[in-house]
Amino acid sequence: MEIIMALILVIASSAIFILRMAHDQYAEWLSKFLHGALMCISALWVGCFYLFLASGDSRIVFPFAALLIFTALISLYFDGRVLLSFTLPIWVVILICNFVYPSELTVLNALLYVLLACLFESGRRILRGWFVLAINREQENRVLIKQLQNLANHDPLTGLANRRSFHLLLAKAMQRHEQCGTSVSLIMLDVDYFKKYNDHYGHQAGDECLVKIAKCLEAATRSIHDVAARFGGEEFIILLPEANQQQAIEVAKRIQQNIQDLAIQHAASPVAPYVTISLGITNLTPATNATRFIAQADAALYKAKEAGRNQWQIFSN
Ligand SMILES: Nc1nc2c(ncn2[C@@H]2O[C@H](COP(=O)(O)OP(=O)(O)OP(=O)(O)O)[C@@H](O)[C@H]2O)c(=O)[nH]1
Repeated sequence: MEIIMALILVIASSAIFILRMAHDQYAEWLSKFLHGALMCISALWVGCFYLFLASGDSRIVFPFAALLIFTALISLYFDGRVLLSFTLPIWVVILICNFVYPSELTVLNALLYVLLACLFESGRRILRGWFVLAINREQENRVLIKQLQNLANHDPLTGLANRRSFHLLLAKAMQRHEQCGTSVSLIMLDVDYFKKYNDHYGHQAGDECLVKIAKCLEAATRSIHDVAARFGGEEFIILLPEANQQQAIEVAKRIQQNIQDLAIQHAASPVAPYVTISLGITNLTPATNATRFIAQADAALYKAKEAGRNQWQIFSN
């Protein structure tokens, strides 16, 4: 009996050790090894029961087997075949025990055997169902959280960052500026005579135009820290957290060039026969808060509009 128990311990601990150390948890050899190990352990338990029976105390076999089987149900429920490879030899021993060593309890034991088998399988299915449900819910929740985060931070039409997300990123950039003294620039831009564009080509065409402009803005920003956001209707803002004034001017020029290359027809514009934009550029100076910083970019944009649109201007006091 001691030798059998020692063997059970050795096989069980080596199985756990190999499972933990294996590189590929889903390798086919691992599954075969697990089946083999479980069969061996199960056969050793059968040997134990034989020794109990041989010692003349057959009453201990049934409750002991039931205990083992329910333990297996809890730990091996995830795979029907694995569970069966461990429990089948034990079931067979109980059956033999009931019919080879008949007692006055034989019929009752046989009934209990059937009941136990039914409970066993339904328990396994319930556990597995809960497990699958929990995993599915977890995956659904992850997808939902991603969608919610996306909705909370992005503009649904253009896919750019929305105003809320822009403010959060601006606060972070300003904090970094305070701590490390890095340059921060803003470019605010507005589509020239966009109302006339909508009136002339329709709202749907207006939407398409905004989407194209948004793509141009994304293409014009190069650093991964730069953020192009939709600030309002046809107003966009670009946060350049590591750009000085000269670098911001270069980005503004690239944006203008990209939009010019698009050559979106704008027959109703008094400025040009295609869609143009006006841009305001500003650089963060010490003791400027976020509201004032944005207002400076807006003032520069206003200056560009006043100067005849289709151009960029730098904020000056
Ligand atoms: N198609 C479309 N139009 C929008 C959207 N959001 C705002 N607009 C339109 O953008 C236009 C903005 O008009 P204004 O503020 O007068 O600006 P503007 O006509 O561009 O004039 P300036 O900025 O002075 O050159 C309005 O007609 C809005 O209806 C949108 O999501 N889609």
